[in-house]
Amino acid sequence: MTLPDLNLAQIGWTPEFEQAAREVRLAAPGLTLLPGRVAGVGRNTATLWTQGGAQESVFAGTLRQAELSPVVGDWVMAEPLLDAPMRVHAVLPRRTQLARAVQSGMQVLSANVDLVLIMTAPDGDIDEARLSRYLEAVHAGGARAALLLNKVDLTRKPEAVLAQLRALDPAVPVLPLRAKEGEGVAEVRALIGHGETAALIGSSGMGKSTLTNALLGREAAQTGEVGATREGRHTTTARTLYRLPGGGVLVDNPGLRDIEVWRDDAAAGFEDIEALAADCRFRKCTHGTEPGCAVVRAVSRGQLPPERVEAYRAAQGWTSGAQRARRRK
Ligand SMILES: Nc1nc2c(ncn2[C@@H]2O[C@H](COP(=O)(O)OP(=O)(O)OP(=O)(O)O)[C@@H](O)[C@H]2O)c(=O)[nH]1
Ligand SMILES: [Zn+2]
Repeated sequence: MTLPDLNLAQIGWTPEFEQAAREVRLAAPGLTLLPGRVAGVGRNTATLWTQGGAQESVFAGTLRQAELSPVVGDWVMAEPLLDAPMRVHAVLPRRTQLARAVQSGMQVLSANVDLVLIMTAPDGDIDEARLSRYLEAVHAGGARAALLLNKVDLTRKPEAVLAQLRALDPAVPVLPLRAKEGEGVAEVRALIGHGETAALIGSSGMGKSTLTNALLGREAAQTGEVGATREGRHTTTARTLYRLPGGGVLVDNPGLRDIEVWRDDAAAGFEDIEALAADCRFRKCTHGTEPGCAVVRAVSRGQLPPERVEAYRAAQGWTSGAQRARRRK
C-alpha cells in the first residue's frame, strides 16, 4: 500500500524540522536527502512515511555507529536509491521523547509526540501513584498530557472520580469518555492540534483500542496502517503510526501501551520502599524532610539501608532541591 503525496505538515513536519533538514543537507552536499517519519523500526531498518508514500529503508553504516538510533516518530533524512530501500543518514533532533529506564540506561520508545493521552477507568481503583508516574514520565520527555476517564457509565459518581484526577495535576486536562458509545471522542480529538502527534497509554482493558478505532474511524483504521506494508519482506513492519482523519498522527506502540513500561521506570527493584511509602503522611512524599515519612522512619529503625533510599530518590529525580520543587509544582 502506498500513500501518494503525503502532506508532511499533516504528519508532524514543522519549520524547525525544515531548518534542521537544511543543516543536514549542507553537511552532506553530495547526497540527495529527503525527510521521512519513522512509522516502524526493525534491526537497522525502518518504514518511513515520506512525501512519496511509505518506503522501506536501511540505516547507513555511519548512522549505526552514531549515538542516536531512530525510533518510532523520529524524523530522519534518507537517500532515495534505485531498486533498493532508502538509506537513512541522519536523525533530526527530537522535540520530545518518551523513554523508560532499562538496565543499560535509557530506552527511547517514541519521539516527537506532542500529547500523551493517559487512559484510566473507574472499574477498579484509580491508581493515583501509577497515574502520577505516567504524568512525570510524559512531562520529563517534553510532551503534554491529558487524563481520560473512560467508561464513565460504570460509575455512579463520575464527578468525584474526575475531581480526584484533576487533583493529580491541575494543569492537566481531564476528560470523561464513553469510548464504546463514541461519547467524548470529539473532545479528545480536539485536544490533538493540526499535524500533532498523540500517543495513548494506560493499562490493559481500559479501552485504548476502542478509542483508537473511534479516533481513526472504521475506514481509516483499515487503511491507515501504513507501517504494515509488505509484511514478510522486511522486519520493519510493526504497526505503530496511524494517520488521523483530518491531519495528525496517533502512535500505537506496544512498548508504550504497556503500563509496566513506566512502572519499570523508577520503581523497579524498590517495591519495599513503595510499600512503605503508602504509610507516609503525604501522598507525594519524596522521603526527604517531610514530616510523617514512613520511609525515613524505617531507616531510623534500621529496617532499611539509607543507601537504598538514596538510590530510589535518585531514580525518581528527587535528589536535588530544584528538581523536587519542579516536581511538586
Ligand atoms: N462500559 C464500557 N466499556 C467500555 C467502554 N469503552 C471500552 N469498553 C470495553 O472495555 C473493554 C476493553 O477495551 P479495549 O479497547 O480492548 O481496551 P484496551 O485498553 O485496548 O486493552 P488492551 O488491548 O488489553 O491494552 C472492551 O470490552 C470494551 O468494549 C466504555 O466507554 N464503557
Ligand atoms: Zn515518605
